[in-house]
Amino acid sequence: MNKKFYQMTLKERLDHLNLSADSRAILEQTALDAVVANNLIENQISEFEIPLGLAQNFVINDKKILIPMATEEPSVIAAASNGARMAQSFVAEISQRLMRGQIVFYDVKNLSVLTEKIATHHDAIFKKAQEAYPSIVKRGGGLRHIDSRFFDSGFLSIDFQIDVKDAMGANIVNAILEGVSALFYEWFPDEKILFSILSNYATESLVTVTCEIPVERLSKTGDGLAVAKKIERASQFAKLDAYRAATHNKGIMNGIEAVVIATGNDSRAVNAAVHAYAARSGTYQGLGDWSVSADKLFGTLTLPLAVASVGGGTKVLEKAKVALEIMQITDAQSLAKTIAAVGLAQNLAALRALVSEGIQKGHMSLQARSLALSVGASGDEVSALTQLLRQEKKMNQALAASLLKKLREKKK
Ligand SMILES: CC(C)(COP(=O)([O-])OP(=O)([O-])OC[C@H]1O[C@@H](n2cnc3c(N)ncnc32)[C@H](O)[C@@H]1OP(=O)([O-])[O-])[C@@H](O)C(=O)NCCC(=O)NCCSC(=O)C[C@@](C)(O)CC(=O)[O-]
Ligand SMILES: NC(=O)C1=CN([C@@H]2O[C@H](COP(=O)(O)OP(=O)(O)OC[C@H]3O[C@@H](n4cnc5c(N)ncnc54)[C@H](OP(=O)(O)O)[C@@H]3O)[C@@H](O)[C@H]2O)C=CC1
Repeated sequence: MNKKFYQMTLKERLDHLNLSADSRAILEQTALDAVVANNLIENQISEFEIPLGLAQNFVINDKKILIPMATEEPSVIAAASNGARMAQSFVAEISQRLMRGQIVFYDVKNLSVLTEKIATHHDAIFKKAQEAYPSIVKRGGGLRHIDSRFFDSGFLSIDFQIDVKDAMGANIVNAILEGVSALFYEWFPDEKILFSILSNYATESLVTVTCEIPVERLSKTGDGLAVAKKIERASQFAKLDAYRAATHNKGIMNGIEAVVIATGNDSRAVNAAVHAYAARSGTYQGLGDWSVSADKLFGTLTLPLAVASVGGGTKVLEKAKVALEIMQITDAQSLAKTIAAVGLAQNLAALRALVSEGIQKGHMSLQARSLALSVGASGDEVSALTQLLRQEKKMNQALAASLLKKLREKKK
């Protein structure tokens, strides 16, 4: 009988693909422990590398910190470092860190019986939650609050707020919810549960980061106040127009996602939370606020960051462990504060560039290196072609390819 793809060994999977020898050799270049790679995901055939860099100049809550960022995009790490250089220091705060889970009933028959029983039997629910995941209680976490929200069309969401300590908490929350669901099935045999699942909209895990910047730091040509005022206007416009808001937030996520990935955290979860938060008013808006007062630019960014220093990929991927070691971070809250500061720095650098010289100058000058690589430059050719591209007013692949051709002809 033919094996299914997931039943094959790595070698069998590669044989099955029938690739050219060169392509196969590319897939065979790996660094992760083979057992880790094969067990972390399904149908594994190789690894996917992206560069890891270090953002410089960050001081968060009076502590200097080097920040690992994994990204394929040129200029992101330079921009984060540039934002941190201009801001010089950030203050970051978290008032609570809870994860929310939902048990959702549908076609509810008797709303008042359901909600009253739940409201008056919290002790039994808390006990069940504790039994479902005793180790998180031993760590000082566990269920904290229970609420309910009724929706038209007969849906009822029972919301559980759970302290998951330093984990992201998806598995912890889901295990607790499934334990409590069993109790609800006993209590409400005539009602129907649709599902029990963590919510990624982590509104009880908000981080706020602020910075204040003397305007002269924003410009090398003495027009810092004008630049600051334009940054303020740009942040106002990002609240008004979803087309701009998406790009504004993409700029913030350039930094956030890079640290999330470098630390083995779940980038899909963070993205979902941040974009849901950006739409919390009912309209999708740009995150963060910039305002000018006297000769200072004030920045603030609040966003949900349910990131972890344990669990998921954080302790399985060796480089994720080293990333936390470089930052000297051992707890989830410090990581969330750091990531929020990167988001604010990234936003500052992007907005400053946009409202002054434009994004292309800085971004494309760094993008030139990846353009050179994309047309096949190798070895010394990369820096030679990058230099040539930077002398051009506009650069694109066709130009890069023709410059590389000339470079090679000259060498002959
Ligand atoms: C690109 C820069 C930093 C150049 O900036 P610059 O002012 O031309 O360069 P500089 O030589 O004055 O350097 C300023 C600082 O940037 C850093 N820096 C400078 N160069 C490097 C480098 N090679 N490698 C590492 N770090 C670098 C470094 O920290 C340096 O300070 P120093 O340490 O020298 O005192 C600036 O133009 C910038 O911040 N631009 C923003 C770029 C950006 O946001 N890129 C993301 C991609 S674009 C995007 O995806 C989103 C966007 C922009 O559309 C979002 C939005 O619209 O809001
Ligand atoms: N919607 C979503 O976002 C979903 C995400 N996921 C995935 O779930 C994973 C995250 O789940 P999560 O529950 O966080 O991770 P884990 O299932 O890995 O659980 C974390 C474990 O870490 C241990 N731990 C050690 N130290 C601590 C500490 N200080 N604080 C808390 N826990 C500690 C705990 O084990 P113990 O106490 O038992 O020793 C805990 O069970 C990610 O891979 C994510 O991608 C899964 C489903 C849905």
